[in-house]
Amino acid sequence: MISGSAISFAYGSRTVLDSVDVSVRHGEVLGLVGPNGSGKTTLLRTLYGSLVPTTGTVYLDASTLQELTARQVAQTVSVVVQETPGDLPLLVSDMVLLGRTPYRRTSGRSAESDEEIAADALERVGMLASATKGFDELSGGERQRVLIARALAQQTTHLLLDEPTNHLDVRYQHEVLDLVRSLARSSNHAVAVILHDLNLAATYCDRLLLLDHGRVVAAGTPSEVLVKEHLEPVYHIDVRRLELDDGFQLVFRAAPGRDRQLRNTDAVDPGRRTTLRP
Ligand SMILES: Nc1ncnc2c1ncn2[C@@H]1O[C@H](COP(=O)(O)OP(=O)(O)OP(=O)(O)O)[C@@H](O)[C@H]1O
Repeated sequence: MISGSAISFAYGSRTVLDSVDVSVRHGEVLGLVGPNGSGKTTLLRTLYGSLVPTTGTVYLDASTLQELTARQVAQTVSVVVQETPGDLPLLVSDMVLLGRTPYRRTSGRSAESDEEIAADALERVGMLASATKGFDELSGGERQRVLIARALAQQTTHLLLDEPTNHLDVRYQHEVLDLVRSLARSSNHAVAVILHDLNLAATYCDRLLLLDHGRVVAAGTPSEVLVKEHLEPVYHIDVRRLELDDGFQLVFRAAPGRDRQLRNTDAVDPGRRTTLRP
């Protein structure tokens, strides 16, 4: 389990996470949702030690992150983040074998077992046939799947993903999240995933944390969190929830009467000067 209580973080003097309580439990998928800039990525980065909270402590099982070496963390937590090392001249197979790095004693050749693990991971994301291609020859969605394979090859018990469905077509959005959920269900992984698509979050997450301006606005099951009363003030959009036999579907519509930041140019006062300087 990864957990943190009262996690705060500031970039310089600007607080972007304010006393957030979070726990990512084994056997479940926790979804982190919220508008752009609400602090989701910052929170995720504190959970694997890429950022150290200004206040609060993150625990990985019984230890604090600070008590563990980078290798111990890498053997326990795998991460799929947005930054793709796009221009690296690596084969797809090499990229996935990087997931085996935390287990290597020397920087020598990969063991046969590592290659089997990497092949298995590629097969699980439907990319085995591309193993000998260059990573930089792949489309955005194919790269994303390979990065997920790299995380699988790392064979950890915790998996953190930042918008893993970005670039994926609708079939792979569902396949990847189905795979992620099955890791939680059948392998007892603790999984946290940042998602912008709230309907995908409702379908694949067991619990959600809704963030806004670095604070937790709501936490609970998707059915508890994804309600009009929580979503409309946070996203400034009209929300309808359609109850279905097997769940619910959210439908969104721009809210003309609301305080919207993206305005039509004709609504802007023509006499007002616009400047890039503060
Ligand atoms: N390196 C940085 N330096 C300064 N401020 C930053 C930095 N990274 C992020 N921020 C700011 O911190 C706040 C939270 O950013 P964060 O990336 O965590 O949000 P997010 O919810 O993941 O956003 P998005 O949905 O757009 O990816 C934003 O206001 C952002 O501008």
